[in-house]
Amino acid sequence: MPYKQFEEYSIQVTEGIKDQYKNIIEDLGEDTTRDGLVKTPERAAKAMQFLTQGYEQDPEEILKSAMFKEDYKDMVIVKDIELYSLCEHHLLPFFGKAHIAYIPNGQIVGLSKLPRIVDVFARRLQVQERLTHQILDCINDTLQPEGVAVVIEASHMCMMMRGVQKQNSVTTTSGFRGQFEKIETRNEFLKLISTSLS
Ligand SMILES: Nc1nc2c(ncn2[C@@H]2O[C@H](COP(=O)(O)OP(=O)(O)OP(=O)(O)O)[C@@H](O)[C@H]2O)c(=O)[nH]1
Ligand SMILES: [Zn+2]
Repeated sequence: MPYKQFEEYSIQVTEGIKDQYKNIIEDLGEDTTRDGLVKTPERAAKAMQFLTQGYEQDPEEILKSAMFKEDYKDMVIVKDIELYSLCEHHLLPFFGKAHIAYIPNGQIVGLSKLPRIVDVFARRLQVQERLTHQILDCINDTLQPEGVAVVIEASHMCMMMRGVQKQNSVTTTSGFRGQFEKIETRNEFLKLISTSLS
């Protein structure tokens, strides 16, 4: 969609979400005409659009925009990539860290592109398992490396603020392709992400 058309569409969507937030806030027993709440439906609509902007972005294009021929055949790890997503069951945040590794097969990728694709997939309605596999498959299909590994550790607000109300539980999900399916390569990666050099 051309940018101008996308901008107009996005404003229309904001208006629609805004009207619905106004109803929700009123159904919760609040007064949407009081000072602090007058602009809240619009703010909340824009915040929700920001948090789900990943639907409009193409993660493969992001990786392809910075792939370089390089004869480096060892493991590349970017760890502790902070992520914020929304659980698709309750629309509450889950947040934590992603750790990504790959072994190049003639091509490396610009390092910043890995956190960028984490954001593209995280800024959608998600479950942690699918988020992990989408990042993994995107790198595997686009870069076609010798191997790729993704680990995500996250805390879910829907388990902290409500429901089972467990403040300290952390969920870990992982996915491995290619060389990382071999136990020694996988263990080297897991050891490197669990140790700090400083
Ligand atoms: N597997 C998985 N489950 C998730 C994720 N985020 C939230 N959930 C879970 O989704 C489930 C939805 O279960 P339901 O029983 O339909 O919802 P609920 O009654 O609100 O469940 P409680 O949270 O146990 O009160 C809950 O167990 C949540 O903990 C996620 O990323 N992955
Ligand atoms: Zn949830």
